[in-house]
Amino acid sequence: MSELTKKLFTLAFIREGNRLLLGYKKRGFGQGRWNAFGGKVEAGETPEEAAVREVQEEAGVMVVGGVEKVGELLFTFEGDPTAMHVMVFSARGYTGTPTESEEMKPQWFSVDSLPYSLMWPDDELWYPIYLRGGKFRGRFHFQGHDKILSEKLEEVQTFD
Ligand SMILES: Nc1[nH]c(=O)nc2c1ncn2[C@H]1C[C@H](O)[C@@H](COP(=O)(O)OP(=O)(O)OP(=O)(O)O)O1
Repeated sequence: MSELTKKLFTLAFIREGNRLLLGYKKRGFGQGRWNAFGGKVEAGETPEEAAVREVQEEAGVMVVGGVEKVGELLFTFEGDPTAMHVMVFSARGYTGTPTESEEMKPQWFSVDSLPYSLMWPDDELWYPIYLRGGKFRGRFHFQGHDKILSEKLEEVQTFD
């Protein structure tokens, strides 16, 4: 077995009743796809702090009341020794108006009509768990960025 290096990332949701705020990724990893907000956890930051910072930087809104962890995902890519370890959070509240940033263009979507065909292919597998209030743990192995070669997904009660 070759060694995997794991890099820590966040992904955070802003949800208001039946609508979910997603952002169109204008550049970088996942460019051209709709996604929640997030990025690398910087040195000296907790994943929760990084999630709050990324929401502010990318969507222009402030998280109020902190974030709740809802999922943990591991993404690996054929031929790449670096795995993305993504902590998924949901904001308890927010203030401000979503505003386009250099990196993302935010837009509200009804949870019943999310643009899955324009999102990462794993999203339609685990979003439904989040949307009904569940927590999850999953791993997805990709060929390129479009094809899932193997997957494992489970609903969990806690993360410890
Ligand atoms: N398969 C996948 N499904 C998904 O829903 N989100 C994914 C994903 N693979 C990666 N992501 C998310 C995790 C993270 O929020 C984002 C990647 O982070 P970025 O590269 O945008 O990080 P940064 O914003 O720190 O980058 P820079 O600001 O360009 O340094 O994409």
